[in-house]
Amino acid sequence: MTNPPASNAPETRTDPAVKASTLVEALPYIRRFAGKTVVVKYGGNALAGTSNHDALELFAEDIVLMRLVGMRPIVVHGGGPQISELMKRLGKESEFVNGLRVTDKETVDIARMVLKGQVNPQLVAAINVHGNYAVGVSGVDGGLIRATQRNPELGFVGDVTSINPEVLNGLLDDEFIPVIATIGCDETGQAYNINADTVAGAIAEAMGAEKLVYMTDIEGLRTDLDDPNSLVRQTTADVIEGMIADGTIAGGMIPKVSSCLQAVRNGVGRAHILDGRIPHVLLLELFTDDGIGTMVMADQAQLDAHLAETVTPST
Ligand SMILES: Nc1ncnc2c1ncn2[C@@H]1O[C@H](COP(=O)(O)OP(=O)(O)O)[C@@H](O)[C@H]1O
Ligand SMILES: CC(=O)N[C@@H](CCC(=O)OP(=O)(O)O)C(=O)O
Repeated sequence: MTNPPASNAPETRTDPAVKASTLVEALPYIRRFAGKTVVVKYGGNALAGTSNHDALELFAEDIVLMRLVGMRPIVVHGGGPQISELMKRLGKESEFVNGLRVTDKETVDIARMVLKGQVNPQLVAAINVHGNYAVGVSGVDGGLIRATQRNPELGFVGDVTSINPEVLNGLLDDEFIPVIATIGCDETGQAYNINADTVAGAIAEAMGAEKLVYMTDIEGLRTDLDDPNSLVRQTTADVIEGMIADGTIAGGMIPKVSSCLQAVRNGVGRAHILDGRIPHVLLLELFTDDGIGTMVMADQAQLDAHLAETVTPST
């Protein structure tokens, strides 16, 4: 049984005035983002052990709401922990080099099965509970992601060589929400396993996205990984380069921030790193004055201009 809120507790969502003011607060953001493309990368860890259906349902609601207020959301998903899990069940060890999975012939099949066969339809189904919005594609469909082998020592790990925006523009123009599994192929048809952070950045860049949002399992970038109070609220590509060089940023965060900085330097308005475990974190970032997580912009001049804007610093 849940306890009633204490008398001095903050006003609850049942308070009509709070409800109304939350909606009104969202107005300038709804206007600002109407018609804009937002690429959201949903990490395998944010799926938080796929048993966490609540997180998935809340994410689906946020994405549908974005679409219904006129934004053009694109979802790029990961599935690293889920690939590792199936590999384990098949008696295979996972091995990573600089955050990238060493991918032999069998592993590329496993990655394809998990990303396109398991995680992708799970996300599509969760979104389509609300209507027929989501369409699942992999990078192979319509030549969406062309790739080349990154390094023979990693096996079938791909680097993105090009993105075909027509596939996504077609879906978005027809008011669908593309949900992308990050398997790409080369011109011979060879499939590659591509890191989902890298794909999200490349797609945001190719689509000239307004925002690139990474949903992960930490509240944002920290200057000290062990100190939750060291959250960086906003920063620039140059500062992040320094944080990679001096080891402040490590592990799976490296491909994420590397793609962030490449994207913001190549025309994407801003990138955000958010904690996917926070309920409705996307809505909080997009539609409230407070903002949340870490925001990355191309350079200090852009950040200063943004901070000088009337509408809130962190959105
Ligand atoms: N400076 C840092 N700030 C925040 N997280 C960091 C930092 N350096 C390394 N990390 C690690 O990066 C992880 C997120 O990357 P990853 O596990 O690959 O997420 P995802 O599966 O969502 O792509 C965090 O849980 C954290 O342990
Ligand atoms: C080459 C490479 O490492 N590919 C990743 C693809 C999935 C992914 O990126 O998933 P997350 O976003 O959940 O980490 C992998 O095999 O794990």
